[in-house]
Amino acid sequence: MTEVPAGNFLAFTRTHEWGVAIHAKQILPNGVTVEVWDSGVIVFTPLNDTSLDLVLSCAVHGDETAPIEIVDELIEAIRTGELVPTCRVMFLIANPAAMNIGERFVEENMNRLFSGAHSRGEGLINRERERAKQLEIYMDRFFNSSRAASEPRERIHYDMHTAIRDSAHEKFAVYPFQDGRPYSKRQLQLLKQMDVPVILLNDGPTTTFSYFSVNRFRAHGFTVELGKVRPFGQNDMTRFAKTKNQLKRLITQGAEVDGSFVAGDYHVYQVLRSINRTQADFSLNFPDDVANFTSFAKGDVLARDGDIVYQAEQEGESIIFPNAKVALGQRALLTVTAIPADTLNLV
Ligand SMILES: O=C(O)CCC(=O)N[C@@H](CCC(=O)O)C(=O)O
Ligand SMILES: [Zn+2]
Repeated sequence: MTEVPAGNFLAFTRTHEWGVAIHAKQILPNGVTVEVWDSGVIVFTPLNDTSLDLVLSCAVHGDETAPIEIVDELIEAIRTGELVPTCRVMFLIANPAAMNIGERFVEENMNRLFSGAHSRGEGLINRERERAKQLEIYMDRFFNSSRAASEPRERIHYDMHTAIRDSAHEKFAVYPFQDGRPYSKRQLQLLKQMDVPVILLNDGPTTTFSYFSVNRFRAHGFTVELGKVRPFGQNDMTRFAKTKNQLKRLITQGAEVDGSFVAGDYHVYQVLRSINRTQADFSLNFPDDVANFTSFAKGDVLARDGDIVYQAEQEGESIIFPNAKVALGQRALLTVTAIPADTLNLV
């Protein structure tokens, strides 16, 4: 077993941008075990832990820097003993090569490569696919380690992102498709404590990282959008104070919720339509500065895909994640509608 690399873990990760063959282990003076399984993959195991297994991932998209800064701070705070985890926690810095060039991805959008999508499509091999496959292996190793498998444990995965556009709700979470299983009040409360009281319910299986956690491991997995894409150094980190405090609390105290669930505390949206780009000639019918969650009137033209014209089908239909530059066949736009939280199937 090699030594855990000294110095800042994010810097080590950036130096080995497509991964490194390593299995390093170290025990901190406070008894916490640190293991490095790869560049960007670090696992902390306390001596005595709560029954929580927590995964915090960032940089699935390399230019979404605020979550990377948060993860960097948390990792170093644990390594110096400033934060003492009481749960098993794995941090993943998913796409360091894209981070190094300040781009969403190098060759292919990594957040469309999970649940085995990395290995589908004849002849399609690239390093993002290889990395996504490796990340799946690390998730499996983490959630199915002998310790994790020995007792019932709560699994939480926050895959942290930032959005390309401004947003009427600065922070929001995508609750992946649950295939008929109920949504969790406790998880909504934990998200709200993290300053994320806005939830977008996805309506079907996807190839995102968070859906992979939900579907493969029955984890409480979420894509968590924390504001807007900005280069390193340009994030106003004061806007993430509540989010960081809650993550620190999760790490040091476990998944405690304050008080009881109040449906009116949440803004919930459900997906109406996922509009894919199928033609080179694809355009959005609104400017780049139109924010996520902007609503349209019934009949407004939202997008054109070759000869197909997409119009708002309902009054107040709102747009999320519009991106006309996605690869052919991929999602270029979601439309959503608000629903009351107390209409959800909640446990
Ligand atoms: O702002 C945008 O257009 C994209 C922000 C982003 O990366 N969002 C994720 C959402 C994943 C999900 O639906 O769970 C993505 O598009 O991969
Ligand atoms: Zn993203």
